[in-house]
Amino acid sequence: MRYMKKSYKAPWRVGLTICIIVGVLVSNMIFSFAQNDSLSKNSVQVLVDGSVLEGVLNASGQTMVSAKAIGKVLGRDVTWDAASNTVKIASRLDTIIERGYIRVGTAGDYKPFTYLNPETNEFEGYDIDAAKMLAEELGVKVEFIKTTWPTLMEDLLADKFDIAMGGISRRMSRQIQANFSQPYIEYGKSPLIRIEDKEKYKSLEDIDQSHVHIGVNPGGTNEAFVKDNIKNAQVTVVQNNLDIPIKVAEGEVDVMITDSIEALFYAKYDDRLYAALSDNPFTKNQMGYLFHRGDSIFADAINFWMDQMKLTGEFEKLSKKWVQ
Ligand SMILES: O=C(O)C(=O)C[C@]1(C(=O)O)C=C[C@@H](O)C=C1
Repeated sequence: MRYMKKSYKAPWRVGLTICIIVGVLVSNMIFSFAQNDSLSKNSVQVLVDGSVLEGVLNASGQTMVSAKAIGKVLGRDVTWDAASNTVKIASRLDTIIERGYIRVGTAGDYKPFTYLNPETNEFEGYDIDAAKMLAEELGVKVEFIKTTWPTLMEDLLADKFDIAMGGISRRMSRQIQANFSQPYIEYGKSPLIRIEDKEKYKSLEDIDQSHVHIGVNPGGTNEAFVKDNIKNAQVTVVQNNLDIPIKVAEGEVDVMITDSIEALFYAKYDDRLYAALSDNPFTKNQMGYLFHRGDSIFADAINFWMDQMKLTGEFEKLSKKWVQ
């Protein structure tokens, strides 16, 4: 009997409990849907040059977005002055002048454009002189910041420097992410070989043979060229670009495919080397200075300075000093 009584009461209690739980859950869901709905109505996505910024729509229907976030996407410098309660969005040009120095990123391994001399621990070369002249024109000092070819773009985008200078090839893949100045030098990819092999390598076909050994540095246009054009020759990646001409001279590798200007430079100083096809290179390229996207005031100032350098023959003088 006791057992019968117990089984009769249980379904009623269980039913009531389930009803209470379901009721609470449903009312919570309705409440949270209402909350989400009002949140999503207030939050706005602002697209600036392809970057998504999170904003809020205020009660008067205005879109509120962080000034810092917008400035950053537009390549501008954003500062907050608490004393005057002011947000300042300025061109990098103004920031550099106010800061008193320009930060120039450079690889330091590409003669005659940029070379970090281990004896003096100073950068030297064509573009190092050019950077000093640019700083002088702006009335500021120059700070050189070492970068590498594989990390050049990453370092620029991380704002480690204002501009990169030092034998940088103008390439669309870089222009998509940053901004190039006008060109200042033209060159082409050509082979640096041993002088005794002068008659052996007269075309790309002569070089792209399975018995030929090519040395290439990573991350730049040399490597891009080798990847695109060399199918049969043996390719060794040499981390330090400065070691490859010596490896060619000493017979460790047979060929370095590089910029004709660099090939001519090494052949001039080492009589074991020869700059083949430098008057008829495999490609046509231009060098330029690389800086951040979006800041037209800064870009105009760099291009203006370069026009002056061309007009007054200063680039020509740098070529005479470093290249010819
Ligand atoms: O990437 C570039 O823009 C360069 O021109 C740099 C680069 C390269 O192509 O790897 C050019 C020649 C030097 O031997 C080293 C670096």
